[in-house]
Amino acid sequence: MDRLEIDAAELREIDRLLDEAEGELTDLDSDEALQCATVLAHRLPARIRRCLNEFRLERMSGVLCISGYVVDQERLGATPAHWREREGNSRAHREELLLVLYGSLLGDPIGWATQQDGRLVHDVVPIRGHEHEQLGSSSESLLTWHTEDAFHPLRGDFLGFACLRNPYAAATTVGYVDALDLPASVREVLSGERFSIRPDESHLPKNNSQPAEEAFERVEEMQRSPERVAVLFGDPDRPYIRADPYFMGVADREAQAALDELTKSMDELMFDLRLESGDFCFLDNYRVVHGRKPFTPRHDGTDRWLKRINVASDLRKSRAARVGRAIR
Ligand SMILES: O=C(O)CCC(=O)C(=O)O
Ligand SMILES: [Fe+2]
Repeated sequence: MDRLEIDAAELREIDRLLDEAEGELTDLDSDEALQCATVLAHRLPARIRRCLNEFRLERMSGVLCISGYVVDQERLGATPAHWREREGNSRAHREELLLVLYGSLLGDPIGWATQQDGRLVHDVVPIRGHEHEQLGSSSESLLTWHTEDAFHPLRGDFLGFACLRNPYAAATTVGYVDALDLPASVREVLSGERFSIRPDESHLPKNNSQPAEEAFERVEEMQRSPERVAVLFGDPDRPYIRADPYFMGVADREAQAALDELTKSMDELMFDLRLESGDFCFLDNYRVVHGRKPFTPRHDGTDRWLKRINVASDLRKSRAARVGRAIR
């Protein structure tokens, strides 16, 4: 993985930019805010811009952690018990902004009409009752490795996390597709359209407050009859990955054996990433998979708290499926 440690002068530059941006970008869910963010991002410190650009161009490992930002814990107050628990702007609006600014250098941040009520920036916090789900809000069970929103053809190219706090050092897990050493015959099977990936539960009406009906119907359709897709795709010598074994089906026994082999190999490769307060971590959603190890939530306002965004490299692909920046 790659790490960029911001220095004191860069931190001052970022703080000044955020002071200004806070006034301009009051509602991050508006289209205007995103137009503005793209331009403001050009004023981030040069070293950070160069680094994110290299990351975007796949000249880095596929995991980039920008650390050194200082989170004002007092301003934040208690970790919310649920992502829904929020009136107006988040108390971490400044960190949301910075996440969007960084993300804007990789592409265009997008949201889902069917996830967290269509918000652009998500909260990842442990939610009571979700302990054993396969959701970002789970805690006590392993969140198995996956490509983010693997079921969707318009899933983000990059995924970004801003860690506000992680007092018990819960571990995100990450694995590189480049590090897989699978026999050619297995790779070939994985490259065929012999797999299906069902939507994860974060896109279901029960995990949203105001179901945007048409959008949920589309997700339901993907649930009922998922299309057949390949797990490995792109350059056969250095393929991209699209997988979420927990939610996958297969066309035949050979495909099952290949998927089992991939799962086993990736399980062995996964490594821990214990995000710390002030870490802004970007994952290449085509080249790495991620998950999270179990942890014990406290539910007392001091729990781990991440902000999350999805970033698309090419908005044109989602034109027919978008209203503003939300894919429906
Ligand atoms: O909590 C984490 O470290 C990762 C959870 C996750 O997979 C996600 O939010 O997409
Ligand atoms: Fe995820």
